[in-house]
Amino acid sequence: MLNFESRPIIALDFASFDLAKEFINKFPADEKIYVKVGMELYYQAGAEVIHYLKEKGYSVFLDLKLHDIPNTIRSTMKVLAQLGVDMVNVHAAGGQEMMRAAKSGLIEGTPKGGKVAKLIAVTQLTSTSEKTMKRDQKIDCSLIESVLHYACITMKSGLDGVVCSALEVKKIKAATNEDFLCITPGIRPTGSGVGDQKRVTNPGQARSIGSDYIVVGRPITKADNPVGIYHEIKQEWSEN
Ligand SMILES: O=c1ccn([C@@H]2O[C@H](COP(=O)(O)O)[C@@H](O)[C@H]2O)c(=O)[nH]1
Repeated sequence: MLNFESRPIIALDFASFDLAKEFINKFPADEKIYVKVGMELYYQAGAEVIHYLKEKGYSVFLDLKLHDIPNTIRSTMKVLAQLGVDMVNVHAAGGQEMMRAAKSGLIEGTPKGGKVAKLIAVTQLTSTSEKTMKRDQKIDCSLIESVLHYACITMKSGLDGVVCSALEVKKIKAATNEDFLCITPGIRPTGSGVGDQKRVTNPGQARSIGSDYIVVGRPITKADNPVGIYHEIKQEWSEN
């Protein structure tokens, strides 16, 4: 596994900066976790939350799932590049021109000497089933074909990888290459409720299938003992 990240990415899906801080402060100061900031927290707290997390030495995936016309995406990526996050994303459904614009905006906006963030694209959300994809998106192929199509155009556009379910990783790597990143949410420890997620695996399955990164939100953030659960998930994921 070329790009294996041993830390599960924790989805900080909180309604305020204070709630996110309260959660983070449960972790020991020397534990450098990998966190994901999504729309809920970013729209509430903005760049301040990113600076706070980076100052703590955390790795940060800014999950805004951009999807707009190429010109808007290029200029938005230029702005986001200045935040110094480790990973950002778009929707592959925005198309190849949009994804190329995202990449050039990201490169242009990255401060000189700085590291360009990894840029990935969402294929089909892990909350989407084949049935809902066909009904709501009017896509007339199987879900795996749609995911593979999005993965291939993402690679052609020069991005680093995709967001997908762990269930699709083997086929994506075969259709692209081993180095093409597969970031997989929809992770549920055995026995925990799936909620709105449809294409799920447990951390051990994601590891044996070949995911590079896993993203876990509610099973950790809503747990009575989040730090303990985080370590159980990390162990199942990284020591499998
Ligand atoms: O296809 C996708 C893309 C992004 N997500 C995000 O991951 C987390 C998952 O949270 P859970 O609480 O573990 O379900 C969440 O922030 C989503 O926005 C995804 O689930 N699926």
